[in-house]
Amino acid sequence: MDVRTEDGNPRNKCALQPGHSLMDWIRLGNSGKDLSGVGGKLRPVAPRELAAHSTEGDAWLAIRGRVYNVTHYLAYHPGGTEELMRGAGMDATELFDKVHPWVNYDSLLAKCLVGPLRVDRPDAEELFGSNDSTPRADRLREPSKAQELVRKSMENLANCITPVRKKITARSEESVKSINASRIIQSLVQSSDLPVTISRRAAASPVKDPTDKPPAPLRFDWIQTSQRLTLSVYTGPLANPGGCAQLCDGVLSVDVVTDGWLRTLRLDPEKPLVEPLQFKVYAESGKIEVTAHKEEAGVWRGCGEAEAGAATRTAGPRTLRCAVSARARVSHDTVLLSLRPLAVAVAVPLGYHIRLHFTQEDGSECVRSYTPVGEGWGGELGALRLAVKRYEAGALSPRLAALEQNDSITVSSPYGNFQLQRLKNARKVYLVAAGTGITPMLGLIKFLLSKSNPRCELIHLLFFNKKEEDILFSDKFDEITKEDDRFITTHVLSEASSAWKGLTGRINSALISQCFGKDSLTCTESCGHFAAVCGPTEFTQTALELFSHADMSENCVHAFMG
Ligand code: HEM
Repeated sequence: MDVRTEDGNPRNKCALQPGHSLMDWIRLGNSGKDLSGVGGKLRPVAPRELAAHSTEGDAWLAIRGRVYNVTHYLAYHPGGTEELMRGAGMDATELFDKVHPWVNYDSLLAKCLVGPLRVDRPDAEELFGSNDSTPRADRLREPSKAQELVRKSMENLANCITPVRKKITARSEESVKSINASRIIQSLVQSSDLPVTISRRAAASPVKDPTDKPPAPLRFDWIQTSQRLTLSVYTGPLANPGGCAQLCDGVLSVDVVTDGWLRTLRLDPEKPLVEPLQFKVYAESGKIEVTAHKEEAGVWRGCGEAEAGAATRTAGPRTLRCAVSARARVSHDTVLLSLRPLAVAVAVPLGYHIRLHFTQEDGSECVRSYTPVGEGWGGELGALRLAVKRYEAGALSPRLAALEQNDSITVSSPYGNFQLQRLKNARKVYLVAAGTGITPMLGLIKFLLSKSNPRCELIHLLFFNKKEEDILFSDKFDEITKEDDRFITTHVLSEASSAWKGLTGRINSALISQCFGKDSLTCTESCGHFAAVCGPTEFTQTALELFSHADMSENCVHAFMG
């Protein structure tokens, strides 16, 4: 469906009244007017109190655990009052994420913050929540026409980013691209930590439609030792599942998400189980192993009573608290943080990212995306391991990089649109990354070179950085190159020292041809090619265009948004 209007606007933005532009809103925020209505004194808000503020004259909503008074913002909201009111009086995170996850609400509404939303520990449904039948869920489940349009236009945006196959000649295509880019930048006003990169990630992730046919309830079996019980849950080859497990009132609950569908398995165990839990995914087979400890050692006759629920569609990602369990240096400006969710075991699908939420001194919330690096790159097993680069002027990264063991932080459940199935026939893999854009590649490299995946013949990583000391995980790459001759790394530096003997410069077609071979990228029906790109937006776009000029098929290329 083409959602472009006659003026070429593919989106559903409302005409704002004069004096209600973004600049006017920023001006109002700086005028000293009390936009929060609580005099800037933050206080926790109970859901019931939030629900009482649901009229145009008094509208509050919550996003990612923060309650904002949006009464004054209504007239400035580019999507219109009516749309914004759909989120009034409730936790509007899901709705917000469905429409425009790239919008930097935390900056825009910084002066409207009332306080944290008072919630209990998230349960499994909150983490990977399914739709229920409450009126609130109905509001979320049935997107308005406007939301449908926005969703479609976000797909356009994702298409703009991912497959820049042909030379863009049609005017309309050009306008879609420029409109979206300028919107993204506009909506990121006041954001300083890698803004465009992150908005790209956010914009591209949650728009994928779940497949229409619900998958069958989860199949599982179990094994035991005298100390532990392990459930093996099967999702199918390359299903790329994510999920979490937790013990609630003695019941072991396993939530599994694949392709936008949530399936839950609940086990009332024969005898009590205790934490810690482990949640391990085998990417090739799609098998998940959830391990819990027996409270009392011994051999059980059975595992207990299990119930596998029917599949429901997933709601938007939620948040959970994690504690820093380890930190290690990766380079002069990057640390590897291992984060352990409290009382829950979590797995992030390959190629997906999570968001870190950090409350700033003024009470506003800063959100940044990171792709966990997966196993084999350092950090603590079973934890979410994030390579955090410190940007001196960044709003969040200096504080993240300074986190110490046992500090806690809020993390979202995963976002992403990477389909592991795309690697099914991949024999020759070309990875192009810049800086911290290496992180989504790491999981792919391990997966492609794993023993369970004999198909891959070649992985060539072309890794762009400024200086030699900026290259992340370079020792690990050296190790892999020594162990496995299918893996080649070529480093390219833009600010190399005189001692550097490798390639220099920025991404360009000569470098791509020199490294990957002049004609080797041309795709045929059975080429077995796969290319992935990750880096700042311009870098990603250039790489995609170069692949396109080299006649790579769009089906063989994936851009990680960030
Ligand atoms: C939660 C309920 C909300 C709904 C249903 C909603 C809906 C919409 C819609 C339909 C649009 C038009 C999209 C387009 O075509 O550009 C829009 C745009 C926009 N909304 Fe919201 N909105 C919500 C909350 C918010 C909040 C809390 C903010 C925070 C500041 C916000 C900021 C914006 C901005 C900046 C745009 C322009 C986006 C762009 O140009 O990329 N919205 N919204």
